[in-house]
Order: sequence, then C-alpha cells, then structure tokens
Amino acid sequence: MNVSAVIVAAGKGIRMGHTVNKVYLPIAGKPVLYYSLKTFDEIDWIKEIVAVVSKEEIEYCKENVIKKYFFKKPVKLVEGGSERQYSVYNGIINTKKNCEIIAIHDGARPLIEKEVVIKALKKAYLYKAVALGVPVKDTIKVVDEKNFILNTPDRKYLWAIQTPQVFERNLIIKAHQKALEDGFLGTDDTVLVERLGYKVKVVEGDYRNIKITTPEDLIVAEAFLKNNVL
Ligand SMILES: Nc1ccn([C@@H]2O[C@H](COP(=O)(O)OP(=O)(O)OP(=O)(O)O)[C@@H](O)[C@H]2O)c(=O)n1
Ligand SMILES: C[C@](O)(CO)[C@H](O)COP(=O)(O)O
Repeated sequence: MNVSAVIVAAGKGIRMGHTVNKVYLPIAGKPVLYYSLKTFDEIDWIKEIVAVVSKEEIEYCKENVIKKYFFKKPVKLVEGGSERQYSVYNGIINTKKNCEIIAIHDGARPLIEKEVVIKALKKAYLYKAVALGVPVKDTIKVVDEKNFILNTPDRKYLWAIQTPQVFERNLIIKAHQKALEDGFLGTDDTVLVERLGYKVKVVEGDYRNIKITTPEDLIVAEAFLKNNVL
C-alpha cells in the first residue's frame, strides 16, 4: 500500500482555554502531537507524513516536536488555514501525487492505536472512503433554538465519528475542491465526500481515541497512558 498521512494541528485550541495550542501541551511528559505522529510513523504502509501547523508555530513545532523526538519518516510541515477544512485541504494537496490513499487525522487525537489505523486502511482499499466511529452511548436529542426537544433519533443508527478518515487521494481532493467552490464548510472530511454522492463506510474505532478538546480530556488521556492500555 502507498499511503500518505495528513495530521492536522493548526487549530487554536480555544476550548482548552490555555495560552499554548493544545497539541503542544504535555501528556505524560510529551506533547499531544508527538503521540499522534508516532502512531503513523510506525505503520509501514504509510510512506509519508504531512503535518499541518499554523504559520506562527512552524518553528516551535520543528524544535519542540519534530527535532526533539525520533521519527523514522521525515515529517513535512505545511501551513494551516483559518478552519480545519482549509488546513486539511492544504495538507492533502501537499501529499505526493503517487500516493493512492490519504489518511487524515486530528493531531488532537493522540490515543489512536496502530491496529485501528491499519483496520481503517484495509477498509479504505475496499470502500474508497471510510471513517472510524463508535456507537453513541448516550441518547441523542435534536433540540430547537430554545432547547426544546424536537425529536429523538433511534440510537442504533447513531455513531460518533472520529479520525483517521481515509480516502482515495483523487476522491478526497475532488470533494474538498467542490466544497471550496460551493462555499461549503463541514466539521469533518466525510461530509464533503457524502456531498458528491459517494457512500462512506464507518469502521468501528475505539472509545479511547478521544479528541483532546477541554482540560479534563488531558486527565483522561494521561490516565489511559499511565494504565498502559495503549
Ligand atoms: N484551523 C484549524 C482548526 C483545527 N485544526 C486541527 O483540527 C483538529 C480538530 O480540531 P479541534 O479539536 O476543533 O481543534 P481546535 O480548532 O484547535 O480547537 P478549538 O475549536 O477549541 O479552538 C485539531 O487537531 C486542530 O489542531 C487545524 O488544523 N486547523
Ligand atoms: C473531524 C472530527 O474530529 C470528527 O469527530 C471532528 O468533527 C472535528 O471537529 P471540531 O469542530 O474541529 O472539534
């Protein structure tokens, strides 16, 4: 397999409420982004890693993550955009043209496991577009603007979607370009492919593959790491 990984880390981490971008905050002594990169670095099918970082943090990332920790593969740093979708787009167009498959992952999901990524890559060869996800555990309500419940979707059809999301290179570039043309902004990458009329397969992920978003997520992530469950 010839796979490129695009790891997006150019957000601001506003919900974390910290002065430092959350992807550089430590978990068990190492930056969040280190763990996300490491998993992809260890997978042989992945031939290149493109990390998307904000312009002001390129030097910081080089010094404090890329040079400081040993990665087997070179990590190409490219600039992010004002929205996650624009950061992803800049990442995917900077992958090598000969890669067949692109795995897009949030730098803010450090607990992703190698075996889970490999499962998603295998399925991507079959289905062309896949996303990891887990069945939701809570009951989900649709509410109106005043928080009155409008309806209760049947939980057996509801999955919380994670990353990596894995696609054929041409398909995901086409989906992003169409979204750009239409001024459509999605909260993940599969929605852009859905808009083209393609079926996207959800592959069962891992409840531990949390996105570091608010301060308590750092505590949970550290607990998982310290309990040696990864
Ligand atoms: N303009 C952006 C926004 C987000 N991301 C990345 O997309 C992932 C998921 O986004 P999210 O958790 O929303 O991160 P932030 O945008 O940093 O968080 P917040 O919304 O709290 O500011 C993160 O790895 C983040 O760095 C990015 O590369 N470029
Ligand atoms: C892509 C994602 O991680 C899938 O769950 C998520 O949608 C990112 O959302 P955010 O708005 O950037 O937190």
